[in-house]
Amino acid sequence: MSSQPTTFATTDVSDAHPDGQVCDPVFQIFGGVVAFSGSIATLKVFEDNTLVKQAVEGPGEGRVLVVDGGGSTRCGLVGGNLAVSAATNGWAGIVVNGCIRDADELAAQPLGVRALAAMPRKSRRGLHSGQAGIPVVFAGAVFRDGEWLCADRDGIVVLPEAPAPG
Ligand SMILES: O=C([O-])CC(=O)C(=O)O
Repeated sequence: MSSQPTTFATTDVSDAHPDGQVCDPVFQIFGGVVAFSGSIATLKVFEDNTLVKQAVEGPGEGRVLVVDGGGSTRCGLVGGNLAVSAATNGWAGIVVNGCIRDADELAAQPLGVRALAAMPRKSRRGLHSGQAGIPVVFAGAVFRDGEWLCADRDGIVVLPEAPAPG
């Protein structure tokens, strides 16, 4: 990636956009990048990370992959290999309503990651159970494909579109 992404403070974004969505503070910070933002790409899955793998192996174009894993804490939907793919393919970050694994490997990647927790058990593959691009609802927010998300140490804010620079 040649251009440096603009960084935003979620507090400033929230102050400037009082109608914006602010996620409930249920996420832990993983990944080697704490503050990230980008256009949202959604996935809805349940204990099967086939679609997550497929998404991160495609072009990220600075987007944030928002994975509604149904809040399951029984397995990790994103691990070290998927994090490497996501970072390599230009994803800015991944937000998981569920768990990750390989936390140390995620911390070594230039990628933002939020998830409910870390969990060693792997997920399944190939159940053909997920959906891409549909609105997903968790942490008190609705995440829609093409809307905009920013995250930092304070939390996660979602707006219909990226704020004007400056
Ligand atoms: O492959 C998986 O299912 C998740 C994982 O452990 C990785 O990404 O390395």
